[in-house]
Amino acid sequence: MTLKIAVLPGDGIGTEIVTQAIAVLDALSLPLEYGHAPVGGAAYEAHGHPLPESTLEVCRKADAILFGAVGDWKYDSLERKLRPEQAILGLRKQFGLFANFRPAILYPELANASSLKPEVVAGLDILIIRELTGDIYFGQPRGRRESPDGEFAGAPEAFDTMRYSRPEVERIAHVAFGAARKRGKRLTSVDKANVLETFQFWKDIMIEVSAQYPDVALDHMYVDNAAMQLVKAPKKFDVIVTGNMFGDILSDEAAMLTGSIGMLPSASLNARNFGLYEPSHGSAPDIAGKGVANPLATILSAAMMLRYTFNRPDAADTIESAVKSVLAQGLRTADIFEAGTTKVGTAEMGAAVVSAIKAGKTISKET
Ligand SMILES: NC(=O)c1ccc[n+]([C@@H]2O[C@H](COP(=O)([O-])OP(=O)(O)OC[C@H]3O[C@@H](n4cnc5c(N)ncnc54)[C@H](O)[C@@H]3O)[C@@H](O)[C@H]2O)c1
Ligand SMILES: CC(C)[C@H](C(=O)O)[C@@H](O)C(=O)O
Ligand SMILES: [Mg+2]
Repeated sequence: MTLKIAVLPGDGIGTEIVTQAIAVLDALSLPLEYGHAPVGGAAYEAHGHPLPESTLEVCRKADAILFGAVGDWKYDSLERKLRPEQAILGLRKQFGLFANFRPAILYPELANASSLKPEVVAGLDILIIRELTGDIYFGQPRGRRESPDGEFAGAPEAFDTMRYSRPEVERIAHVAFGAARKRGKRLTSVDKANVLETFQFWKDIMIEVSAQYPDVALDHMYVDNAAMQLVKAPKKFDVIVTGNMFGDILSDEAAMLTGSIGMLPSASLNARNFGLYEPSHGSAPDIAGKGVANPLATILSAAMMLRYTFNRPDAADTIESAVKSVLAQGLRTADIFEAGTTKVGTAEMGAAVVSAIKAGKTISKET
């Protein structure tokens, strides 16, 4: 059966890193078929919209989406609905991709690249599960108006709505408990129940759902404390489940523990395991076009695609082992470079992963 992948490179470093992920996928000799489409600023330039119907159609025909990144400062003055970031938000909403998996794993070779002391992060392997289609990101109403009351009545104001419905919290809770059950059986629900009604509701539902998972130990942490604990004692966490905005912030923080945001992959899944796979980072306009971006987060996202949507854990393992092997060889992009290692660019890093896959295949054929 052919596995159909919609390839949406997007903007900035998006094209550079997705090119490498495709080369890695191609090295696996699987029956893959690609449909390419512009997204974000690139789609705005080509079609006047960051997520045109033609791009959505390519995604609808696919089994999974491989996404690079979108955004550039030059689009900041566009009206919001035309800004590149609306494309990724639109894809998440349109395909119901409510469950976002962001694993933060420290490869032993990168212990010194982490912003924390090696002993604090050695062996780190945590999973952040971020609810992705609700919360203040999508709540209505939102906008600008004249302040209706209070001390500043009559003054211009802006507002967003933080909200979660019961089914939205229940379904992410089940995903998180299910994931924790397959790992260390510990789940930390991160909230702000001491201040926000939305997150007291979230916490109440987490406790309710936990009754169905007696083998998983649930605890709760306020998001401010979680941000602190992530840099104090990150290994105490196993699986974290949290809302859309807290998950956005905490996952960037967790990325640095692994050495670089260029190492953090992600999978965004809906109820039928259709997924969008993208690095957790953005389009990095500051380094775009220079050939220095780290492609490993995107390559590891492609591995997640094989594991989650295509049910090919063997192929995912092959990619992950190849990544470990290039790191063991001492190859580093600039973001994870340290003295004594070899600095390589985006294309060289991708090519090294491809070579490691091919070398691995040769070895397994010979043995
Ligand atoms: N899913 C997405 O498409 C996505 C995610 C985050 C940000 N963005 C967008 O990207 C643009 C830039 O945002 P930002 O600067 O806040 O975040 P960013 O993640 O693009 O960059 C933050 C910093 O990390 C570095 N970095 C990021 N990825 C890297 C990689 N693979 N290798 C080496 N270094 C890397 C960048 O050079 C930069 O210094 C904005 O328009 C933002 O909205 C898009
Ligand atoms: C670009 C932006 C909309 C996006 C988010 O906030 O979800 C990004 O930061 C991410 O983490 O995927
Ligand atoms: Mg983010």
